[in-house]
Amino acid sequence: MRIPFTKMQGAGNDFVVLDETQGRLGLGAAHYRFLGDRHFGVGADQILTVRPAPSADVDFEYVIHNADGNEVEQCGNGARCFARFVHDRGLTTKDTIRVQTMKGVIAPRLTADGRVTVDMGPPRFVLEDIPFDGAGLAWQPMGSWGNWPLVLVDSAQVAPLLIATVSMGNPHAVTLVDNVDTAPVVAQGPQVQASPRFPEGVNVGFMQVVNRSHIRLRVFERGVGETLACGTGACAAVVAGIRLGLLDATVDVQTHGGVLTINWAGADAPVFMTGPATTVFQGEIELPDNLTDNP
Ligand SMILES: N[C@@H](CCC[C@H](N)C(=O)O)C(=O)O
Repeated sequence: MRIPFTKMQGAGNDFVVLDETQGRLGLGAAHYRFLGDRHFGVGADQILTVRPAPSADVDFEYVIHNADGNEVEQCGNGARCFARFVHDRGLTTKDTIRVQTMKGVIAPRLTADGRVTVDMGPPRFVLEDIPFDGAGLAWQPMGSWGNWPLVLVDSAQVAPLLIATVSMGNPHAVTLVDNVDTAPVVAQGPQVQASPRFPEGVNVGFMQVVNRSHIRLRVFERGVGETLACGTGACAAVVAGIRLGLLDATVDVQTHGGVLTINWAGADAPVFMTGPATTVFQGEIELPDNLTDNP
């Protein structure tokens, strides 16, 4: 089967975008893995699928698969690319687009400067919502919030890693580091992910606070590995930093792939994320017949 696709990126977090507004392509996990494969497929961190609105109060549905083929709840950089995609293809003339995701409705808005601002909804801290099992851990207060001392799986380190846990629809753990350039992202990211305290896995953010309105961030993503940027990771890190008393309401997040601006007024307010969304190229790809969902 031959299918059309669009390759996009937002702050270097890259996507294969598929249009299912006229009908389902009938893809499974193996197809998504193939499309995300940088050697045999197109190559992407996530595969985004655009579908018709499932109800009258939204404009579209947007489905996200990680490069490992698993469907996930939310993707911030993808939301900006989704908005650019439906607008540039003439699928809508609206500047603000309401879209159904697995974990609720979000609303990207195309701005006059060419960037996209997304209302990502409010962050969630209830442990069952993340989900995170904190049973038996001595929560360590800091600012108006606190950190969990997480014992890393397969780690030689003596002291537990202090993490803040946040859900942006998808699960995030954020830890403070002195310098993201030397932070053990690739070593500790998988160790945090291996913790049975995250039954649905977790995205792991390493945050360096430069000042109250500027952080540097690297994220080891669930189902992918380290990416050049993670939109929900940027939201989670800023929310964590604000609650820990380290950051103001508006923060520029420097990632390896670009800058995202995050704003959060606190409590039940939604998190707003602003950043770029770019089409890289379009094409068609032949999907091999022998792909199996049981590799
Ligand atoms: N890159 C994304 C997040 C994609 C999903 C994530 N890997 C997960 O498994 O939750 C973003 O920009 O938010």
